[in-house]
Amino acid sequence: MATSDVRVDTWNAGVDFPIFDAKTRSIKKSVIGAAGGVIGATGSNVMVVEALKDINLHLRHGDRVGLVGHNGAGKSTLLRLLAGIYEPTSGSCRVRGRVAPVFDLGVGMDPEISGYENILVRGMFLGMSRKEMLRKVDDIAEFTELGDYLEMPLRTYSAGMRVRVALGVVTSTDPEILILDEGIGNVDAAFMKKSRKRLQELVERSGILVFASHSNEFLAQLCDRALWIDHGRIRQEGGIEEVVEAYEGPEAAANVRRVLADMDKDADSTDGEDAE
Ligand SMILES: Nc1ncnc2c1ncn2[C@@H]1O[C@H](COP(=O)(O)OP(=O)(O)OP(=O)(O)O)[C@@H](O)[C@H]1O
Repeated sequence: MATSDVRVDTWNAGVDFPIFDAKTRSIKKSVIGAAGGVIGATGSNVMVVEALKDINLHLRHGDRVGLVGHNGAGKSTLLRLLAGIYEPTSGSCRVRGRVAPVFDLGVGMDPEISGYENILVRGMFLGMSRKEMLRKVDDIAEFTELGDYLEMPLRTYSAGMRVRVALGVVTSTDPEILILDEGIGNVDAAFMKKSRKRLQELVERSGILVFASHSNEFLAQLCDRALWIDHGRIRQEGGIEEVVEAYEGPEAAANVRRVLADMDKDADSTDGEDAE
């Protein structure tokens, strides 16, 4: 697909979850808590969680958007809507392009088969062919630094070891639209440092990135715009620093500035190395 054709559009999109087995007093009015979406009730007293409401989003090639917001704000629901896992219950959503959804890096991995086999299966789950994955498997194996462990069943791995495999696979794919949900937190600092470059390259290769994270550091590293989702609605849209400041305050914004400045420094020193 031509890069100009890759796009994500939603028009007043909403997602409601009816909850048929909620044990509660009847709810007459909508309830907004500190966490979670808006809870209401239908005419027949079925509870409904309004996870997203009136979402208007128009992303084009090159857009790298981070989602911030409280627990239950609707970030994961929005990612799932864009990935086609959920249909909008109101409004509409159209996505053109090959989507790689990475919600939980570990999802789609089989604990009973080896690390190697999981690399192949997970790559195919993300839209790569078996042949392509066979070509990439050695490079991914080397990246994970798991050595002979890759012959062992995945159930024998620690959480961080599993994330290494998953990160190795996802950063080897070529999605047009990359939909990324946190879950990268489990690896140790040294491996994360090494992964950052691969993740940034992946983001550069993909046409559109939508990334939900509670880590401002990650958002600053991977995205250039942010959306603040609040109780299912887009509350603010803008640069990362500006949105983080509105959502979390000046200290968090200062941290974003520091991360951006460090990235500039790293880029300058790498340019220097390239020139040598
Ligand atoms: N399958 C589901 N069934 C019912 N309610 C759901 C379902 N998935 C999400 N919700 C509700 O939708 C709202 C939004 O949840 P979502 O997982 O999108 O939030 P989030 O912003 O990703 O939160 P977090 O930061 O905690 O991961 C919450 O109130 C949640 O309870």
